[in-house]
Amino acid sequence: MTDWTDPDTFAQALEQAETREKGNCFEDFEEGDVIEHGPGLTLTRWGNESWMSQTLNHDPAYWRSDAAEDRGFDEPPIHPDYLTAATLGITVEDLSEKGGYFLGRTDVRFPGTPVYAGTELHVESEVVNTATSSSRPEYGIVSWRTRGRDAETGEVLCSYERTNMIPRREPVATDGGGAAAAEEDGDDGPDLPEEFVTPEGGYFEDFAAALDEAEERDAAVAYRHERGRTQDDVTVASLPLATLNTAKQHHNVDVMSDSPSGDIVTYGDVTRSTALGHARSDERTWREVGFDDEGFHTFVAAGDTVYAFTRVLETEDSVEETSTGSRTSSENDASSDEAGTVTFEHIAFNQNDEPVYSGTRTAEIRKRSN
Ligand SMILES: C/C(=C\C(=O)O)C(=O)SCCNC(=O)CCNC(=O)[C@H](O)C(C)(C)COP(=O)(O)OP(=O)(O)OC[C@H]1O[C@@H](n2cnc3c(N)ncnc32)[C@H](O)[C@@H]1OP(=O)(O)O
Repeated sequence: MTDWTDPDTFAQALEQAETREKGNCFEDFEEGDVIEHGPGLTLTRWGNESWMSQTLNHDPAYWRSDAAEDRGFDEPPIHPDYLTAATLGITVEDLSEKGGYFLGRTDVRFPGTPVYAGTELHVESEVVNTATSSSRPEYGIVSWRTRGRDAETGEVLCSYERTNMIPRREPVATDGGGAAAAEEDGDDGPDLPEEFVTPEGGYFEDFAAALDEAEERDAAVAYRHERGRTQDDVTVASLPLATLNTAKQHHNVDVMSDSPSGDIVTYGDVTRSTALGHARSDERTWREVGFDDEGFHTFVAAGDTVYAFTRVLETEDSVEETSTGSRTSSENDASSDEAGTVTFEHIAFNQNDEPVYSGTRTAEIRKRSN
């Protein structure tokens, strides 16, 4: 009788066996398709606290009842970062487990927040675009609109549009993208303002004053944050798995040793939350509003350190400073008179000063005067 565990026999058996594959290829996605994701998870204090602590996000309103109440929450809520990461994690099995690169995301919004622990998450995605990659014939580029809902009420809690490179079953002929890329390379050197202004503090008024100071000059409000977080087993593998993210990029060293990174890489949402944690440690965040134009520029692997750089783009005060105290009617109105709205660009970078993530963030920042 054949012993199937004899190493030579087993090697032969593996060669003959078909692999029960996971995930979908580019050809499986068609514009308009709606995918209901089977997995779901309950948003717990544990999940939230693991994510937020490991990414250095220490806003007390998400940790302590008194601070939460002071911010207008019933209790410490689920943080929008963890909500976003959990919403995306659940989609990976259907959308990108085949080995796509997470290229970017935009229009990240939280219409149903605050969300409290115990909420069960149900996620669906719609294919909004499929495109050929001119530079990588073995991949296609797919965008999805994803919505994370409260499974009980159907209310949308988190919504965004995300773009990945997805492996094709059959490579296509392309122009290689090289000529266009080479043409764009006309190098006039970096075009940066002469002066960088750093806000004096982390309140809304500090950001507004710094922008005022920069306005009449060749200056930007831009600064780096001191903290860095070196990627380890927890950030690279544990955090994505805790969101049900099954991308092999994060937990299968065997497969990834044969990939461009040569190793498992950090979940994009961990990189992003870490950079945002550094930025938030230098501001008085009131609420998160949304994120746009997020991009992941290069891989982050175990041993890499994630730092952050911030540029302040805009501030908007929804309350007239004159005697009436009346509110203006902009879409950027803060949810409370105690805060004003600030738009930032955050850039995460590694120990070699290479950008790894960038995105714009709109957040309400507490006012000093209240
Ligand atoms: C959850 C998850 C995985 C998952 O989901 O399961 C993860 O967390 S995984 C970790 C986080 N992730 C990364 O670690 C990726 C880091 N990154 C890179 O390593 C490089 O970026 C690259 C190797 C992927 C590409 O490198 P690159 O080839 O030099 O990059 P580019 O030439 O800029 O882009 C190539 C083509 O993508 C088009 N393109 C780019 N961005 C967008 C966008 N936002 N929307 C629409 N199209 C876009 C571009 O237009 C070009 O199109 P063409 O092929 O047609 O020219």
